[in-house]
Amino acid sequence: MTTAKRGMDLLHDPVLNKSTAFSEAEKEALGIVGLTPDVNETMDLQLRRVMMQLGHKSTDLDRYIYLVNLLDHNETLFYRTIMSDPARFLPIVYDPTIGEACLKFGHIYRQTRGMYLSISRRGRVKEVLRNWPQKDIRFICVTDGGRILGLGDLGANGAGIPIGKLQLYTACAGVPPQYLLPMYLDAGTNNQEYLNDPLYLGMRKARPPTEELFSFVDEFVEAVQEVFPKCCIHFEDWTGVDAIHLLERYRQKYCVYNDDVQGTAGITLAGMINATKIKGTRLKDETYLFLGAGSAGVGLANLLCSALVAQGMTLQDAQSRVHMFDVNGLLESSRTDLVDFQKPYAHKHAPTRDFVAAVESIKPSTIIGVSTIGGAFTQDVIEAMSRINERPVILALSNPTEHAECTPQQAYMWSKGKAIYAAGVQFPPVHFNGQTFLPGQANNFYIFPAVGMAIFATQASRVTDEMFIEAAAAVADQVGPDLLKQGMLYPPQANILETEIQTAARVAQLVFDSGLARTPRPSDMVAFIRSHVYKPEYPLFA
Ligand SMILES: O=C([O-])CC(=O)C(=O)O
Ligand SMILES: [Mg+2]
Repeated sequence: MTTAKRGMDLLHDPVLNKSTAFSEAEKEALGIVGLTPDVNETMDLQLRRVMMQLGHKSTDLDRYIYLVNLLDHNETLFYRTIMSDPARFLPIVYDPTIGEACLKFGHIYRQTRGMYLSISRRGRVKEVLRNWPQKDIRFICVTDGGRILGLGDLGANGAGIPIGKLQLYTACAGVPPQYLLPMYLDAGTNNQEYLNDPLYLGMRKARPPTEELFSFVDEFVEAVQEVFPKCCIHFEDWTGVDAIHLLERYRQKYCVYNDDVQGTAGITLAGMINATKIKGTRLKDETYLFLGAGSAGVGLANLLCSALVAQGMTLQDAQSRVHMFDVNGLLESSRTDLVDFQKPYAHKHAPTRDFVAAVESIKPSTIIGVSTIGGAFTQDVIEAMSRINERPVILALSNPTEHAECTPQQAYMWSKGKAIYAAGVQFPPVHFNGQTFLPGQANNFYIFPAVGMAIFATQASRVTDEMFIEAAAAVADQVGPDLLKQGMLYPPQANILETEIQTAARVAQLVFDSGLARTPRPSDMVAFIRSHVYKPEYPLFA
């Protein structure tokens, strides 16, 4: 590699910096003799130092801050570190630690990353986007901080989420980091605590009416088409209603998707497929009851119904298997407070605000927690599910950890070891009654990086639900019988890159089959994906 940068300029560029790993010849050529310790270390040795320093930190938030700092200095070593042990580092650079980091974003802030675009820049969005130094951007992950994880409206503190999500494109699926742009659209916040916090890093204004917000988002989405014509826009952590409406607004016209609507749906569908393998049933035999009817719930219900329709069911029949329960009780036909996209799941049923009663009456085989309410799956709920089902499927997806509807210990204990369980965050194995259960992590990080890699490699012009259904099937297929036997619905995280390469290859195949690719079709799809994968290795400067 050649670069015009020399001396301190080069050492201060995190993409080019090799810290203590420059060779003697490189030091001479790049004018950095004397500017670093006079050694030539391997990256393995550097990794040892990183691990040692991480070992001295006492909390995951401190480890998060340390790793962000490493990224600010040396991008290659950062990715080398997290890719060396994904099961250990995902919970630090991502959920659940990132939830805590977002809550304190304005307090732990050190260095800018990504872009911050305020609604006050309306009319100038294109010009602002052109300030970004990279010209070939393939993914923008964008939030308005409206609903960050299960934490609610965090405004500008939500800017940590697009940063973390895009790091997973690289760490989990190998999308090269220079093509990724995290973006925070600042339309204000209704979070009074932040509005009062002098260290808050966003506009001190209440959120505008939806029309005003959407017209700002329109300008943004249209500007992206012009400034970054190959870019896919990934929407993340908007409020449920905005998430679904914005997806519908753009999906036919532009290359966009919503991870909370489609990615979470994909990974949950994968878990549902594997739960039926454990039970010896089929998806179409199951009945589903959701706790929560926001973007994740409705997104999953829609994707699940599409998958059932693809298996030969009518849409109406598929929808009749899906029931939902939210803060105002069971969604049923007499409810007058429902949003358009919730109505297909409001069936004829007596009104009830009692979830256990709803379980007893509907007799679901699977309950899905997307409520953000920690502990909502009480002992009564799990016991009712266990009376109705030989193997109740309990998916407690809300996050971070304290928001999970129940813990795996609770699910296994209250069901006497019968539950098939997954959560949205990572939990350790559970030993119960002489058996070891492996609670899977039903998190969209198995899906969005792989779908992203497929889009990147094929330069797909649109993102379809079928791509998420295919990703779900591909992830499900990668869990072997031994793991299924221990109740594990998802592939091990230690091997995440390989899992996502295989998933991306299947999605890429579908992109070519659907005529959405803008690159020539390769003969070997896995090799094609592999040829695009980023490796955390230093360049040799010649
Ligand atoms: O980030 C996660 O872990 C899952 C997710 O998309 C969300 O909760 O909004
Ligand atoms: Mg999200």
